[in-house]
Amino acid sequence: MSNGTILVVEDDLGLREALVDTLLLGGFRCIEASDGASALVQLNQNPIDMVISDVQMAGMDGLTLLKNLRAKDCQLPILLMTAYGSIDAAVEAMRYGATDYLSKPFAPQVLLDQISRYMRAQPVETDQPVVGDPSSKQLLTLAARVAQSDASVMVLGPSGSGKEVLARYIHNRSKRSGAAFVAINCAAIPDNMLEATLFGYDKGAFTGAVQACPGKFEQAQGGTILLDEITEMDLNLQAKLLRVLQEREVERLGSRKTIRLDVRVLATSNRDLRLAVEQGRFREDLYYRLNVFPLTWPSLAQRSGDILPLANHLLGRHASRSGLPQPIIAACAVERLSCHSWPGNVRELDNVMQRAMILCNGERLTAADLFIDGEAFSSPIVNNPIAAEAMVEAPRVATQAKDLSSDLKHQEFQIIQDALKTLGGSRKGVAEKLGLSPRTLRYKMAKMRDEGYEIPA
Ligand SMILES: Nc1ncnc2c1ncn2[C@@H]1O[C@H](COP(=O)(O)OP(=O)(O)OP(=O)(O)O)[C@@H](O)[C@H]1O
Repeated sequence: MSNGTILVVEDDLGLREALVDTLLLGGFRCIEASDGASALVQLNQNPIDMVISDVQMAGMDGLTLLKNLRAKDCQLPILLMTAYGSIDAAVEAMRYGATDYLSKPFAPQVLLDQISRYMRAQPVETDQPVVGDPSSKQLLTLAARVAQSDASVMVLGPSGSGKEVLARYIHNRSKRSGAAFVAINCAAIPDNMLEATLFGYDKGAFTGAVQACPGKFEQAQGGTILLDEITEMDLNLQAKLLRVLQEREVERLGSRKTIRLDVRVLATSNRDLRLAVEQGRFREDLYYRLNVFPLTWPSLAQRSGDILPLANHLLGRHASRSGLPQPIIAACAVERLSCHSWPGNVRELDNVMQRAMILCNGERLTAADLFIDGEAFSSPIVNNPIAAEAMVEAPRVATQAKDLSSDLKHQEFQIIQDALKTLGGSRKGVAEKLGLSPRTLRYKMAKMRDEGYEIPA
C-alpha cells in the first residue's frame, strides 16, 4: 500500500523529529504541527489519513484538539500519546473518541504497529495487478470473468501476496466500478469497535458516540465492500454479519431503522478456511455464503515469473514518488532477486525496492543495493568490494557473508556516531561530510536507534 499521510502534532521539536523519521522510514508521508491550533489549520489544507498527537501541549492541548477533530470527522483515526502511567488521560482520550493511545516512551516498532492497525485503507495506485508468470495470468483472466457476476468472492493467499490488489481489480472490472470500493481490515480494528465500524451507529449509541456515523456497508452502497482478513472476526460478530448478508439490510447500532443494502461482498483471508471452520473459529454458514467463488493467489515463490516484472513496477513507483529516474536492474541484482524465497511476498519485495531506491547511486541498481532482511548487506559508506562479492555469492556463503555484513554495518554505524559527535549532532553536517542524502542518513539513524545505538544529541 502507499502508506498514507499522517499529521504529527507534538510541541517538543526533538521528539517530533524522531517521530517523523520513524514514520518516513515506515513509508508514510508526514505533516507536522507544533500545537492543536496549527494542526487544525493543516487539516483544512491537506488530505490527512491519520493524526498522532501529544496530549500535553501549550496552547490547544491534545484533548481539545481531539474534540474538535471528532466534531468534524467521526472516522479519522486519531492516536494520542500520553505520559507513562497517566491512566486518567488515557481513559479521557478514549472517552472523547481517540482511536487508541500510546503511553510514552514507546519503541518505534510499537508506533508503526499501532499505525498499521488503524490506518485508513489506501488506494492502490495500480489498476491492473502486475503479473508475468503464466499461472498469475490465468488467475487474472479468471478474476475478470468472475468480476462480471455479482457473486461473493473469497480471495485467499499468504500475507502480502496481493489479495487486496486482486480484490480491487475485481471491483474495477465489475459493473459497480463507478461506485465506491470500501476496504476494512477486520484484524486491525478492536473487536468492540468493529461492529460499529461495519454497521454504523446513532448518536448516543455508546459513550463517545457524539454524533451519528454511517458504517462501512452504507459507505459501500452501490459498490463493493472488501472484508479483509475475515477469519479474524469474532464469532458473535460473524453471526451478525451473516444476518446482514442474508437480509441485505443493516441497522445502525442504537437505531431501529433498517437500511436496504446493494453491496457486493468480497473477503480475504490468509488462513486455511476449511480448517478454521473445522476448528470452530469460523462459522460454516458464513463460509458458504462468502466462498461462492474462491480465488487463490499463491506465494511469490510459487510464481517466480512475477518477481522481475513486479520488481520493476515497484521500483518505478518509488522512483516517481521521489521524482527520480527509474534505474535499470543489473544482472547481478536480477540473480539475487530470483534466488530469494520472499517469505513476506510482494510486500517484502516492495520494501526491498524502496530501500534499493534510497541506496542506489546511479542509473544501475546492483546486487549491493539490495538490502534483503536476513541476508548480507554491503554498505555504500564502507565501500568494500569483498562485501559486494560476498552478497552476490550470498546463497552459497550466506553465513560468512552475514558475519561480514554485520561487521560492516557496525563499522558504518560507528562512523556515523563519530561524525555526529564531532559535528555536535548536526545531521546536515554529517550528511555532507559522509556524502549521504539527508534521507539516507535519517534512514540509517533510525536503524541505529532500532539496534540500540546511542545517537548523540
Ligand atoms: N500483482 C501486483 N501488482 C502490483 N502491486 C502488487 C501486486 N501484488 C501486490 N502488490 C503490492 O504489494 C503490496 C501488498 O499487497 P496487498 O496489500 O494487496 O497484499 P495482501 O495479500 O492483501 O496482504 P495482507 O494479507 O497482509 O493484507 C501492496 O503495496 C501492493 O500494491
